[in-house]
Amino acid sequence: MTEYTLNDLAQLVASRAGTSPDQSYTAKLLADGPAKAAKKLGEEAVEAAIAAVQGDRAGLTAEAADVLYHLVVLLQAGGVSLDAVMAELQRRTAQSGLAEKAARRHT
Ligand SMILES: N=c1c2ncn([C@@H]3O[C@H](COP(=O)(O)OP(=O)(O)OP(=O)(O)O)[C@@H](O)[C@H]3O)c2ncn1[C@@H]1O[C@H](COP(=O)(O)O)[C@@H](O)[C@H]1O
Repeated sequence: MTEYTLNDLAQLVASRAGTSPDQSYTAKLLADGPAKAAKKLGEEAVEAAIAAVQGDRAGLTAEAADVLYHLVVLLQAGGVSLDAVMAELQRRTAQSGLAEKAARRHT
């Protein structure tokens, strides 16, 4: 199992903020503002979905990596920490997804 984590990626992305867009794709995305990163995330998500439906495992692996990278960039652009997202996911472990969905339907 790889030792590389999303936290490592988030730190790398954060380290690129404010650096030269000529030297770094991440810096360029961040300099372009959240709308560009959001557009890229949407595109990569669609490509990942298509690869999954086609049974293209190599494609899904590559597109999923693009999705995670662009999501981490969007979090950086939006001022939300990966830790906050993980805390939200941890909070959700207290309830099953089906139970949460059912509770929402009755409110
Ligand atoms: N993980 C990634 C990563 N995944 C995908 N990408 C880039 O995301 C882009 C994917 O978009 P497309 O396939 O649509 O390519 P494109 O047509 O060139 O994109 P656009 O011109 O539309 O922006 C490509 O340019 C990829 O290189 C990434 N760029 C950077 N990283 C990580 O960030 C680190 C720092 O990179 P720099 O910021 O460039 O120094 C790298 O060492 C990697 O670890």
